[in-house]
Amino acid sequence: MERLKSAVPAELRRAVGEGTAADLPFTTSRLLSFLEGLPLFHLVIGELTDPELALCRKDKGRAAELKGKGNECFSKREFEQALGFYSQALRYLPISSDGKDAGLIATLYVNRASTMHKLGLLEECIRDCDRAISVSPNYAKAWYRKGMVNASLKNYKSAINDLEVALSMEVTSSGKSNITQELKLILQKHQNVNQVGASSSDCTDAGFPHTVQQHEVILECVSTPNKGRGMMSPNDISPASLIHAEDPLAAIIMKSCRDTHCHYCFSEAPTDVVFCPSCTIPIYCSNRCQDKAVGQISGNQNTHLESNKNLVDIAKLSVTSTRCKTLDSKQNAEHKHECGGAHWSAVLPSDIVLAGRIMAQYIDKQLLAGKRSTISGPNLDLVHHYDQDSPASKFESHMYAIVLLSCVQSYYKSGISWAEDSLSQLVLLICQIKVNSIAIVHMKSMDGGKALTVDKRFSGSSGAVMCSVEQVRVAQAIYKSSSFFNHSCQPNVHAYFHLRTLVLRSTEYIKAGTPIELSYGPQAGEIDLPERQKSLRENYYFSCGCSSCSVLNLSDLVMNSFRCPQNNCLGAVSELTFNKCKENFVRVSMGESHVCSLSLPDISRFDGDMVKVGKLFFKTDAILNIDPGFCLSCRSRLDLSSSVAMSDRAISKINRLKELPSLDHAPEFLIAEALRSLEQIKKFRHPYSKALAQAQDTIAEAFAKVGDQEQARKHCKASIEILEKLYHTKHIIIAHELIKLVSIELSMGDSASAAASFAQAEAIFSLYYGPDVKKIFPYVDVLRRNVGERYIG
Ligand SMILES: C[S@@+](CC[C@H](N)C(=O)[O-])C[C@H]1O[C@@H](n2cnc3c(N)ncnc32)[C@H](O)[C@@H]1O
Repeated sequence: MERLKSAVPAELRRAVGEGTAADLPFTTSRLLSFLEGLPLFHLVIGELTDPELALCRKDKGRAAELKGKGNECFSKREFEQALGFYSQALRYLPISSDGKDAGLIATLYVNRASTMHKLGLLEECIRDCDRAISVSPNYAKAWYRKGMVNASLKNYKSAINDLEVALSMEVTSSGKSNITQELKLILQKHQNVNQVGASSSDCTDAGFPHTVQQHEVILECVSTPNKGRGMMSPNDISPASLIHAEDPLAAIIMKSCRDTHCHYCFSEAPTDVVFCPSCTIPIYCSNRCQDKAVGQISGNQNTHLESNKNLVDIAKLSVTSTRCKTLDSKQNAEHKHECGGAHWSAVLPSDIVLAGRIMAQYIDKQLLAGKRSTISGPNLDLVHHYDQDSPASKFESHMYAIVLLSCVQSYYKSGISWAEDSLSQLVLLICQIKVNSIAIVHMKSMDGGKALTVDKRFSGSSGAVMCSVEQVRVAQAIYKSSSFFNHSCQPNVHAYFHLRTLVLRSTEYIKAGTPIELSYGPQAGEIDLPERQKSLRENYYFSCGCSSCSVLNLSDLVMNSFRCPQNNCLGAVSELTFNKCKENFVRVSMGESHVCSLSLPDISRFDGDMVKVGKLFFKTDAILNIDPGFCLSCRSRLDLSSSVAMSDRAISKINRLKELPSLDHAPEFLIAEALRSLEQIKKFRHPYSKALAQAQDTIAEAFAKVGDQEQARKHCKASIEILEKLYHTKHIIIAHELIKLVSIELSMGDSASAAASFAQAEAIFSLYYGPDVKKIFPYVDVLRRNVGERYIG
């Protein structure tokens, strides 16, 4: 791509970079005619679309080689390694639609199933047996393995069915006698237990998709004064209401998660992953996700099943690939058009592949509607900021649009004629993706509670739970309707994800007609005003006009501020400059650059702290300038640079605790030094500053780990008190901190306090996640049981 870009003459690059959205038909066609005359361009497109050149192509020889390595490891009882090789073999094995290699596929699934049986992965093993049976229903070994695993799971009735089918299919006499023996043993066990057999099913599939409760909030897209269109409701909305739930128009996995997460639902991939039948890139957690992403896999599967209908009936077969077929699978097949071993989707940036997916979806719809001629690009009617883009970025969007259209055209081959504006539309689509796409974030503990750790010593006698919540950015997606929600740094709606579904829930009472706004990332309390403005300008091309960025608030005054040198003054000393040019209006700047203008808050709704922190704003009507380093309450002067240096030094000493490989054995001298540094921070930083909250939190964690729970509680509470000032008492960040406090109180044996802290945390979780909290934070349930047992006990 870089070679191609540098082949474009400077004059043409400049013309493209200086053009506006209105010039797109001209700039795109000029660049296209130049590239079409360039051999290098055809070479690049050839490399990107020729399956023979693609690194991600299937390779039967490699699959056979990997299978051999798997067998070798299996025979040496190196099961973990064998599992890896079998999975890799399945990744490389081509799956032809005529069922030519069905035998090899089935063998690989059964080999992987046997390995997983050895490793105790029983559910996964059954799923692989089902997969083998779905491609080769007469395969005795698959039925046998499934029967044996069902027996291990004590599903004796199913096990007997499976082994009877295996027996009827087995051709060798030694095989038959082996199955007969096993069958006898299982029949005996069945008689003893008299258990009703329950056939195991593809549990990953069964739980899909998450159903979100119906919501009845009426939403309207309206025009707003400074933010374009926005959302509101004509009705009042109570807190914790489900506002909106939506599946993406298109989504793409992050490169960092390609080998660890399902490329369709984005959950953590299980051991028995399945692969794309046509290329080696995507992995899926289940046949259902594979089917959704790729479309129908193998035309022969149903035929196999039909011809063996009796046997299938005998065993009450639950085969995922047939069960999961859905009517809309063709339309939703967002990976399908990239397949066939083509290379482009593996190498182009995610945003561009996302544009390709939306484009392909649009073309499929047009073709389905019988429209073959003059296909243009999709016009999503979403906002874009093309004219504000830098010249380099405009040129890049042009280049990618041309390359992408050529790749998509190569998939659809002939028979479609493209409208003249298709390239311009594609450039705009790329820009719309920049402004409107959302990162799908999963909580690590959402994936089966893997982040849940029980620390014996920390947890006290009956095991309280220490939980660490890690957010993982798993994918990037476009949600069409959700794109009309504007941003606020103090949102009244919380956004989270169920697999690929975006869910929005109100976190406060929203009066009819009030803008309903979510956060695109930056939030008041988390980062300060200049940083929020910068981040939103750079990432979304707008100057934020939300309530937190247009009205002076406590959080922004104190977050990064210093302590007034006067002992009894709570005034904040800031690094910003404030100019109060007229009553109720303050200009904020940082150095030479203007940050924004703020109005003063309604005096009747004052938080008492606000006056103490910035008395000057409210005291006088006069024009007033407050320079950096002067107290906002009493105008005392602070030597800002030495305060910055001293507090930074103290912060870095405390952070040494975090750099230890484990806090479990934090040396005493380091903790003593951290406590001295904490006193320094208190001396220089404002009592409500973020730096102080973080220092308290780090020290609390260190004390908790070395077993001094009394001190841990003291510092944890101090941190929460500050965070309540910076955010608000019902912010989700407070709930996460309270969970830490609950763990500490449980280890101290103070069940009553733990129960009270837990109730406070749970109320916040319910506000933000409603009934979904159980799915997203499984540890909350565990902790509730723990707290309940101890409190009652
Ligand atoms: C995802 S769109 C939201 C819907 C958009 N207002 C529309 O008319 O389609 C994001 C764009 O909306 C505008 N916007 C959203 N939140 C804003 C805010 N707090 N202040 C100013 N503009 C905002 C910006 O133009 C931003 O690039």
